[in-house]
This record gives sequence, structure tokens and C-alpha cells, in this order.
Amino acid sequence: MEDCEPPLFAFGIIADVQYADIDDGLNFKQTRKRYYRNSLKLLQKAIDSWNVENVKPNFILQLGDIVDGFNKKYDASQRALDTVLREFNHSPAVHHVWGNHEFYNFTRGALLSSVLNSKSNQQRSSDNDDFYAYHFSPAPNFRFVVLDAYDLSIIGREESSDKYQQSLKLLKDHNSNEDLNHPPVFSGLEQRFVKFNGGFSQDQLQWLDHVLSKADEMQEKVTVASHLPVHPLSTDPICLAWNYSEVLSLLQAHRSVICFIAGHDHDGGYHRDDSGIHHLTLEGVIETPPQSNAFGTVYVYEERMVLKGNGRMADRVLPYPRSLAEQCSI
Ligand SMILES: Nc1ncnc2c1ncn2[C@@H]1O[C@H](COP(=O)(O)OP(=O)(O)O)[C@@H](O)[C@H]1O
Repeated sequence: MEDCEPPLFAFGIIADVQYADIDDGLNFKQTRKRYYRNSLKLLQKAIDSWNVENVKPNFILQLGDIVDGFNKKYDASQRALDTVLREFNHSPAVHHVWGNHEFYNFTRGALLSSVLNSKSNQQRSSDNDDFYAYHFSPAPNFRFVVLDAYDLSIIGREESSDKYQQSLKLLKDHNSNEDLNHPPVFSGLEQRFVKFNGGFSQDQLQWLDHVLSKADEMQEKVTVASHLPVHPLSTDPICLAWNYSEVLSLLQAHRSVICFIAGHDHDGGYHRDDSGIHHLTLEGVIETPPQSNAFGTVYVYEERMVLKGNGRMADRVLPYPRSLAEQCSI
């Protein structure tokens, strides 16, 4: 893991903080404890740690579900959001990804006019209006793309919208349960057709294709971030994006793509696909015991990235697909 050369830059990663000022509880299946108040403390510790690192992260990727849906029930959504965002006042710049819990608390319109809209800080913010996706380049030859995994969804879309109707039809075609959060089957890939997941519209896939084609041309290295994972071997399939295979094919068709980072599955996961793309699903802070943590710093080098994980998050070396270092074995 030790590298003699200094990294080109570094960035922080953290997922599923799901803060709420309520007592500890359990997930729906009652298999995992959730530490709603303590998640804020773990976020504070992560930020403190990033702030004292030798190579301070240029930015933080926050993979979504920053506040828990329970806040809505207690009319505490804005208070909880203000509380977590206050912590980020002391951190490097943050790129916020949107997850299902953002939509349990806020409408899409409210999110667009909130601090969670990191896209509004980007120059190219106006090239797509109907989904929350954007890209940025923090250093020459490196690009990051933030995707909207709830572009097709029945949470966060107005019932009157085409996207809502299209999403409802897709869900109902695969899930005949009255409660659409209840999976249609108990194992396998079809489990993903639940209301708490979503997908990517054709417009967003076209936009992504265009961004990645340009990155290929420029010989950039691209990391893509989304709340929902897109590789079945990087997650419990119940957490996959509905049209994960379309995104996966697109990523694999572009040589610029090196890494896909997601949240949502609090157990985390990792898989390197046949094209050499690393699929990292981050362990969720909300299900992390108080004495541990779940965040990381990714150090970016010419030929690889190195993830230094904390607590439940493992260290990993992530060589670039087709890189010289990989051919020579790292
Ligand atoms: N098997 C299930 N049947 C019915 N509802 C479920 C099921 N699993 C989850 N849910 C509901 O779906 C929503 C999201 O589930 P949850 O486990 O809280 O997701 P997250 O990991 O995003 O917090 C919650 O409202 C939860 O009650």
C-alpha cells in the first residue's frame, strides 16, 4: 500500500450517513442495527480525519442518503439536513449524490434549490435539466461523473410526469405486490424491482455516452458515482439499479472508465469486471457501530488509485484498466 511518489491528488468517500435525531433502530429485515444519532459523530470523525491528512482530499464524494427518511415523519427533514451540512462547513468541497432518502425528505425541486445541488456549482450545469447528473475534472486527465439513479423512479417524480408513469409501469411489469417496496422474489436479480430503487432515463444514458466519448478522446480517466450500484457482483442484487445492465454496457464500452462508486447497500461490496473497471460499493455509516467507522481516502496516481479505508472500509489498490503498471504487475 505504501507509495514513494506523492499522489497527483486525493478525494474522500463516504456513504449512507442517514442521520436522524432518534434512538438506534433496525433495518427493515431486523438484521442490522442502525445508529441514527451516532452517524453524525462518525461523519464528524471522518471530516476531522480528512482535515489532518498529509495529502488533504481535494473534495469529498458523498454517495447519498445523507439524512434518514424518518426525519420526514418527525417534521425534522430541514433541521437534520442543516445539522449534517454544518459539519461539511469544515471539510474540503463536497459533491453530493442523491439517494432514496433524499427523496423521502425533499421534493426534487427543493433538492435542486438546496446545498445538496452540487451540480449548480459546475460550469456545465445547464446541459441537462431533467436529471441531476454532471461531471467535473479536478486535475488534468481525470474526470468524475455524478449520476442520478432516481431519474426513473416513483419517489421524487411528480405523479403527473412521464417519468413517473414510465417508472410505475416498469415496476408493475416486474412486481405484482401491493407494496412495491416488497421485492417480487426472494433471490436473484429480479429483486431489484422495488420502489426504493430507480433507474437511468435514455436521455441520461445518452448524455453519459457523450461525456465518456469525449473523455475517451481526451485520454482521461473517469470515475463514475451513483447512489445505486450497477454490477450484480458488487452488491446484494436487491440494491441494483433497475436498468443496471444498460449502464454497465455503456461503461464497459468506454476505455476511459476506471471506477464506479456507489452506496445504498450498507454491507458494501467490491468487484472488478471483465473490462477491468472497479465497482466499489461503500459500507454505510448508518449501520456502523460507534467504535468503528466507514469512510475512505482515495489517492490518485498516474497508474492506479489507492483506497485507504477506515473501520469497516477495506484498503484497496485499484490499478487502471490497460495501464502500464498493471501489465508489469504492480
Ligand atoms: N422487504 C420489504 N418489504 C416491504 N418494505 C420494505 C422491504 N424492505 C424495505 N422496505 C421499505 O423500503 C424502504 C427502504 O428500505 P430501507 O431498508 O430503509 O432502505 P435503506 O437501506 O435505503 O434505508 C423503507 O420504507 C422500508 O420500510
